[in-house]
Amino acid sequence: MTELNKSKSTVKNTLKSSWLTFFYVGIKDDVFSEDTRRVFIINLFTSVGVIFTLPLSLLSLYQGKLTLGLSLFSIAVLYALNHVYLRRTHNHSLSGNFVIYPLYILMIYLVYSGGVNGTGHVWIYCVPAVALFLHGMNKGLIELSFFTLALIIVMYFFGGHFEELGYHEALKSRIIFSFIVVVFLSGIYEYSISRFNFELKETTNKLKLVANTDVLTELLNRRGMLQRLEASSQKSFHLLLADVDFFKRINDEYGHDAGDYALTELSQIFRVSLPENDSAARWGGEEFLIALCNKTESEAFMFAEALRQRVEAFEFVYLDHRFKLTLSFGVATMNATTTLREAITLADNRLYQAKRSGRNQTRRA
Ligand SMILES: Nc1nc2c(ncn2[C@@H]2O[C@H](COP(=O)(O)OP(=O)(O)OP(=O)(O)O)[C@@H](O)[C@H]2O)c(=O)[nH]1
Repeated sequence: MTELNKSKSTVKNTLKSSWLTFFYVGIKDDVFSEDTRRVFIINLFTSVGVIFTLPLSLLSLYQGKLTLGLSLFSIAVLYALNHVYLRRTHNHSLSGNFVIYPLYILMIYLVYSGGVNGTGHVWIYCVPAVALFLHGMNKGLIELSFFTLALIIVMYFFGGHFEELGYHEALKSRIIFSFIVVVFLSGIYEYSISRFNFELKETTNKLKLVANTDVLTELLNRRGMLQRLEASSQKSFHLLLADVDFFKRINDEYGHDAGDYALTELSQIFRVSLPENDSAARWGGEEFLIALCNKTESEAFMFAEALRQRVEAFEFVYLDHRFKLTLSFGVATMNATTTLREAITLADNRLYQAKRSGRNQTRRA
């Protein structure tokens, strides 16, 4: 890439990132979530609102239309403040109210006053989409019903300019009907989008679950465990790496299905033995990783020993086969000085030592 192309692409990237930072008010994670989408749309709407209302307010003030000018100016200021508020708090529900309620009032005022040369009513068609997006189907439709009622009252009882400007009598009813059509279409659109988003979220959650779960034991798999540990807010936890001793013999003597059954039973023993908030994963074939937090190093060791003895005492019964199993454990601690990867390697080394020293035992530092 030439120097010119490089600097062009840097400028383009900088512009794009400042544009996104502005509209996402600095939110960088999870930009596809419904909440972040709302923040984005509110901000976009308020920015466009300022761009339109500020010049129009200045024009109206210049033309001596004091009330209209001041109303538009207040909206522009409110929208600008809304951006600052949203940037500081990311609170889109309150911020959304700052957008929609002034918008209702402004639209009713425009229809009531006629706006510039009786054109005020042409702006009302932006209301349904914004109301439904910000407040959802139910609340949005209720508010739009009240808004339509207010429109009817204002046009039929206070909209004197319709007659003064010589509009045809049919215009009022056409405005109401066309507004209702836009509400209807926006409602269908909002419904299908939220339905689609719901399905997408459900499918994504299912896929995440499948991707992070072991099919046989239904414990976390290696990927799921690593993700959980990496995302954990805990600064320190103890890792217990367990491997079934001579597992090959179970497969060879009783068949692969008996081996599968043994792995499932073992997982169940882990599940019921684990304290709440701690996790167990199937780390590989007959290898399991348990992560314990809120325990001292010797408590973690004792937990591994207790689990080992529990498995040793357990009788596995599959069809007419009865057999026993033992586990070897390697224990290591992840903390400020030892990273997760290092702790896993240490646990693995200690598990290897446990195997070399005769199996059915727990090794720690
Ligand atoms: N039934 C069944 N067997 C599995 C599964 N995953 C791995 N294995 C078996 O686990 C056995 C592991 O054997 P080895 O690695 O030799 O270890 P081991 O027999 O447990 O001996 P040590 O670990 O040295 O005590 C292999 O026979 C694999 O086929 C599984 O999902 N189901």
